Amino acid sequence: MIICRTIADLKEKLHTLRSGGKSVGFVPTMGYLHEGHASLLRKARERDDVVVLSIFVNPMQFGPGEDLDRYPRNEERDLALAESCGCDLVFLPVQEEMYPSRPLTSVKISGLTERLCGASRPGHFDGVGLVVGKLFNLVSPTRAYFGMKDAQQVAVIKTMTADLNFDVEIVTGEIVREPDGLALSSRNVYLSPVQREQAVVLSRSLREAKEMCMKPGMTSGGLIKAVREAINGAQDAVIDYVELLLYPSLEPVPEDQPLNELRETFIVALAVKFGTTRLIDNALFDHTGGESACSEQ
Ligand SMILES: Nc1ncnc2c1ncn2[C@@H]1O[C@H](COP(=O)(O)OP(=O)(O)OP(=O)(O)O)[C@@H](O)[C@H]1O
Ligand SMILES: CC(C)(CO)[C@@H](O)C(=O)[O-]
Ligand code: BAL
Repeated sequence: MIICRTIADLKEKLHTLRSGGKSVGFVPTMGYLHEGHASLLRKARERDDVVVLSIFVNPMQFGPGEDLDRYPRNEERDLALAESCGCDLVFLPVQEEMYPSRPLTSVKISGLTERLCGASRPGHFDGVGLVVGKLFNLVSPTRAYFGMKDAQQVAVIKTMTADLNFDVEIVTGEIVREPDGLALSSRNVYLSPVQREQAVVLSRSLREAKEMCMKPGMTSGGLIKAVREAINGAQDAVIDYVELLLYPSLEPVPEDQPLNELRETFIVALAVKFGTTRLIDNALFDHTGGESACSEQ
């Protein structure tokens, strides 16, 4: 497995690896890899000739007071996991390589970024758009792989890719979970044992939502209320948001909308804080009441 720390080296090595018209599958991450990342790498390995991983904790997507400085890192473990997934090249730039000076260009994806994490983390998706745009230009992947844990990010990146004519196919991977249902996240490492136990409430509330959503008379507002009540049952949970929106447009659904009459795919998305740790999770639903096939493309 090739490790590149500079853009010049990345370009040179990629030029050789992709020669003869090979397809390149690209998995962008912030490192501290887990099975969620591994599942994306394996998916890329199945479909593409060359698999490229990037590990870069992108300062531009962190707001003031967020966890940029303490974001977990373990390069040695990450490289071992990447290699075990059949990754061909890891791009590991330092901050100065990606941002030699403060960029004057911004990538603003409007509409889709006004709710959910875009509302709680102002400027977050501008930073994601900027770095993903830069990485797409540097790697020129045939396909890029993103996890549905960050469902809003998927909607944003798909829109940016179409709007800016990046010649990249966006492939999504389903949410990988711990045996008790907690979505894997690099940030889970911040949780105390008590918080970790309580954090199962995110996925549990979504499972309960799945059972409730097709009950006659269940409305969008009723489902949100039930999910909020379930989360508030965990002593240390502080809700950032619980929202039910159409997916992928992220348009609002009227509170009195009976869900069994809704013919479009919708998402129930959560962000919940335990102390200073903010966790997200979501589930997609279609009108049959099942979890939407969209989550497992
Ligand atoms: N549990 C998961 N299942 C599937 N994909 C995931 C999972 N967790 C992260 N990913 C995906 O991995 C990619 C890189 O994400 P990132 O490095 O931010 O990991 P993370 O665990 O989400 O970190 P964080 O704790 O910052 O949320 C993204 O496309 C993200 O959606
Ligand atoms: C896509 C990404 C690697 C951009 O920094 C990040 O937002 C993430 O890890 O999901
Ligand atoms: N997976 C999203 C990256 C972030 O939280 O900044």
